[in-house]
Amino acid sequence: MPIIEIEHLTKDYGHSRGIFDVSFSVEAGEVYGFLGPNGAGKTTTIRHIMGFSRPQRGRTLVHGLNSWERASDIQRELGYLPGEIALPESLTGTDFIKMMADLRGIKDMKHTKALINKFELDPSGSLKRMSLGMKRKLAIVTAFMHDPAILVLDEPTSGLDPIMQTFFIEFIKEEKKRGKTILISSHIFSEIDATCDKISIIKEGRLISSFVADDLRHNKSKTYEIEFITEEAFTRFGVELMSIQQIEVLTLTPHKLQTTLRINDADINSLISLLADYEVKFFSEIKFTLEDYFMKFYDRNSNDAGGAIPDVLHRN
Ligand SMILES: Nc1ncnc2c1ncn2[C@@H]1O[C@H](COP(=O)(O)OP(=O)(O)OP(=O)(O)O)[C@@H](O)[C@H]1O
Repeated sequence: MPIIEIEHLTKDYGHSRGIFDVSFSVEAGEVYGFLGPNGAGKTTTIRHIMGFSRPQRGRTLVHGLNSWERASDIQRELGYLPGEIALPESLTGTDFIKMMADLRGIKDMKHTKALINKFELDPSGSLKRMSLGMKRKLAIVTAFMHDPAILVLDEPTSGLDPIMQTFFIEFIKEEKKRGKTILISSHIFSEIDATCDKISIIKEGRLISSFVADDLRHNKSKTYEIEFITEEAFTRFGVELMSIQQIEVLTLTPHKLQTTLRINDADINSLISLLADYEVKFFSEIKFTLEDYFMKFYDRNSNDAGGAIPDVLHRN
């Protein structure tokens, strides 16, 4: 049974804002990336998972429990890192940690102290004067302090400096190894790419793609760029290509003597033997990244809704 299930979740705020018929599920031990730009609907979806918001249609389940009906059980069990952190400014960080420990019934503070050290947090100061990064670290500590099996992290690295962002990615990998189930919302490709097993992309409140991250990383067809030394070689190659069905020509740029091609891994030897008869300046793979894939959906000039790489798609 999936640990987190989102089924046809809809919350219509009017004027096309909100989320519409969103469905995906997170299995035990998975790190699941929820990727979308500002205003796409990530926080709205997460607030429903946490039971803070009542769906207009559809439902969310955590461990089979309906989030809205069992909100307090879910909020007690999960580790939750909100996208926007509102902390009581009259307290110090230490007071806040103590308050959260009391709320969660934590007696042994060993794990909390280890997290404070890990994230190099000095919680002694007043929350009013803490920087955004310090507040984010404090929120991370309180999300993980009860060592929850399930974590829901909304834009977890926003406000952290690049070194801390990298550190956080390593921390998530360690938590995954410890068997945690983690949902991360983000608009940062690198952190989703570095941590997630599965990814859903949300655009304007609608899920537009859900896929296994490795299918994108190890796509069976690859794109190569080749530059020839002479015009004669470039032209002859262009003509010869027309008779080879396995190779898809993406671009031919005569003034640069360059071409880009897409070919299945299984057919790569035929391309290499073909090139042996030509004087080539360079031959290199153009890596297809999560960002490239994502941008296909967001390129306003493109009618191609990501369809060029059909074999990476696995809709839920
Ligand atoms: N309570 C609300 N009332 C009206 N509109 C809302 C409300 N909450 C969210 N929205 C709208 O719903 C859409 C989705 O917002 P949401 O905060 O879920 O996006 P997001 O993907 O989390 O973006 P961000 O990365 O900026 O946090 C936005 O257009 C937002 O303005």
